[in-house]
Amino acid sequence: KDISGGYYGDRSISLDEAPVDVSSCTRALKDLSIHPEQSTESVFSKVSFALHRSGDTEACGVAPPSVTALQHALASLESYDAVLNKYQVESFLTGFFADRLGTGKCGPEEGTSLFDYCDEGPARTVIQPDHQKLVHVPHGDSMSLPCRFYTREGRRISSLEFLKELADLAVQEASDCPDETCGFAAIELYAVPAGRMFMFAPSHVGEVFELKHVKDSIGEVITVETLSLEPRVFDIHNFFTVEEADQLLIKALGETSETYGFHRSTTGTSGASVFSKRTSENAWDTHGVTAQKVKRRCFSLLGIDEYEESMSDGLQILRYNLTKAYTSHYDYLEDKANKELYDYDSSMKGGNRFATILLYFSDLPEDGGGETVFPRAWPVGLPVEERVQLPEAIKQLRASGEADLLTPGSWEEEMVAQCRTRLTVKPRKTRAVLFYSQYPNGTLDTFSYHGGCPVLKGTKFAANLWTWSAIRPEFPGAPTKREKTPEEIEEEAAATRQVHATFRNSGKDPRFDASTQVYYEDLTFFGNLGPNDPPVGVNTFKTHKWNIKVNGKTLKSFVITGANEKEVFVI
Ligand SMILES: O=C(O)CCC(=O)C(=O)O
Ligand SMILES: [Fe+2]
Repeated sequence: KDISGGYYGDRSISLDEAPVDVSSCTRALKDLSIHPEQSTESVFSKVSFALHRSGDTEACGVAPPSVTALQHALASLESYDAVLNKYQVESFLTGFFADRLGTGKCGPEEGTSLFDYCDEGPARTVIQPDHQKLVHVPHGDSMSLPCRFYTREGRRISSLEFLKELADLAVQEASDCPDETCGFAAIELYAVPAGRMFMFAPSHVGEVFELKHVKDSIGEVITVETLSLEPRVFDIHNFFTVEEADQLLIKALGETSETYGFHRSTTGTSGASVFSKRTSENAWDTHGVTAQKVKRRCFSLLGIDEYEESMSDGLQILRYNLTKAYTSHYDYLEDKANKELYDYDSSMKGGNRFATILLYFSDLPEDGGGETVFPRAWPVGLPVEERVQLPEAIKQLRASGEADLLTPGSWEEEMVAQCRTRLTVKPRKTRAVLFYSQYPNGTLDTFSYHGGCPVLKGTKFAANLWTWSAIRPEFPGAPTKREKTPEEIEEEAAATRQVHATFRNSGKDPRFDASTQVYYEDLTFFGNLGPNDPPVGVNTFKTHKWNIKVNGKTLKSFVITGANEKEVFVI
């Protein structure tokens, strides 16, 4: 009997009734709540799997319900009698779906299978930090790399128990359904090839994703609302608090180091340089308590279940004073002279920035500018005949007098005209926005072109987190175009080598009295450093910043240079 009612095509269910020896997989069956004697009672006898390729709104294949098929697949695993870890679960699911869907479903092209989709081959597979942990799947005479599987909201299927929960939920939803049409219980899963990143797959503007699973959220459920499909831009609701905004801002404003404090922004890859069309300033917050919390939340939101310091830039705090702006650009980097060691080709096995999360820290007046503009897209819902072209927009702007503080004919003036006619996101304190710079297959998305509009009233504060699709440059394990030379390996090791730092009070400077204390960054107390206290020793890393405080006020800061394995700082 075809209980799918033909909805999933003419594939009828043929339950393989051959007895299955399940003695090797009792634990897995337990996690799925399948009792071998009463398998027809299992929720998996009612629920099908609809599999999507990453980023696709339509399923590429449907596996109809079959407990026997599940049992067969589990029994063929090499006897695991413990709880499967997430890599084992993914290996199992890849084999299970490839087998259930067969050739012609969910492959990268016609006549291929899910195996060919999940394993793109050595030339196209990004080596991620956990690559060694992947559990290869038997595939004919050879082995394939597994996909990772996600819910529509980006929660990774990391245990069989979670799969069971999803099955229960799907059956519940189907039975709650008021009429016949919506009928069949299905688990929608999104398969992501080994080495690639999960991305939300919206089908229409306004579509909302509820992210109940995001770790360390602010109490309310985080929701992701689709603002535009091309480029893919999303509002993130309930992402951060006023308090977090203030903490980040106060820390950035109080930062005195040249590297981390506010300074004129630069652009480019190596030896970044000042750029006449990025007039704003920025500060960096890599290890602050709030910055770490927010960065981790960003990863969780993006579907990355294990935080990875090497896969994002620090949190970059942005300040745009009056008239300041950042001309439209891509957040991904181009190795224009093709002279770098790092492999920026994210469509193959290299890496690049793939997602940007922008946090807005200020409310700007209605005509105060400072929007984030996506000049290749028009406002959503605006009828084609109402689109205003640039020359007309400039005329209107000049007539309004609202950009009189900008030089006529300047790039800033032209940008304001663009900002008033193209797709924009308006700054608002606690607003957060996500957009992607890559497609799910790693190719670059040129629609992601965007900029920070000139500020016409007040000051705009914001922050961004650029997240990479692979380990970013200068971190160990980053994808490179060729083998590294021994000198390069040494340089890289030095950049991340642990440094033993000692702080000592010479007693010569009377300001450093008995209340002197050593802090890591601003908030982490390490030890007392009065004239009579013993030296404070710590293990730390290059670029880490240590503060010497007296009565809570920072009187001196030391940044670890990494030049030597041991560094001594005397006050
Ligand atoms: O300030 C903005 O709205 C955009 C900033 C931006 O594009 C960036 O920092 O990459
Ligand atoms: Fe940007």
